Amino acid sequence: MRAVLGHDLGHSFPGTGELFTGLDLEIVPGEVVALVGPSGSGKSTLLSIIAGWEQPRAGRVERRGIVTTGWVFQNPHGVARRTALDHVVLALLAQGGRRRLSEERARRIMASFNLESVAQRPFRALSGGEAQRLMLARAVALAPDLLLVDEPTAQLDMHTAATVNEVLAKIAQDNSIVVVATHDPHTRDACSRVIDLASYQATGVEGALA
Ligand SMILES: Nc1ncnc2c1ncn2[C@@H]1O[C@H](COP(=O)(O)OP(=O)(O)OP(=O)(O)O)[C@@H](O)[C@H]1O
Repeated sequence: MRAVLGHDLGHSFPGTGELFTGLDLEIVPGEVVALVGPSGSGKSTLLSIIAGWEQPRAGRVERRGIVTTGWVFQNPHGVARRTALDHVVLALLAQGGRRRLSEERARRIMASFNLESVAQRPFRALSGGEAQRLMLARAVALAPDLLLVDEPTAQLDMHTAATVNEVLAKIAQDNSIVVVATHDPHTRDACSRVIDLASYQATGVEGALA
């Protein structure tokens, strides 16, 4: 069974003190897990630890059955002149799909992210919300074993962010493990489970005396 397991994780950088400590995780495919906590609490750091890019200072991570990892960052990156559709089709072609079937599948995926009407538009002409939904649609097309999404609405106004949050549940896939770092309460609500880093902050002297 594919899973990410974290055992007694803790991390700090020089000068930060303990970001989190004693964190046990068990994340399996099929859910969209929100990683929340105040700014600077270590959400992006924990994504990197889950990905294996960063070694935790304490504890260990087990990545069972994970070969491919996909990322969606807060700033959507695409090829300016390529159409939105191409971005998804190319992801499917890269996995060995045939042109016509890949295009059909890409259109289906894009429809579920409310991107039908912009399929033929070049990436540079997409709005911020459309571009971010396209990044999510492409990530779904790539179907990585582990999909990490970092602050998908951070650069968007509230209305545009809402169009991204509306489709977030669609990134849950049968075989992918999905983790979304966010401080947007609406993004958090759109996820199926929440891990709050505030619950894993080390108890300082003030905390112990409170
Ligand atoms: N490579 C690094 N070296 C030193 N300090 C770092 C490094 N990476 C992150 N930090 C610090 O660790 C803390 C946690 O950073 P991180 O980006 O994980 O927090 P976050 O919860 O994702 O924050 P935000 O919500 O503001 O994006 C911050 O104080 C940050 O400055």
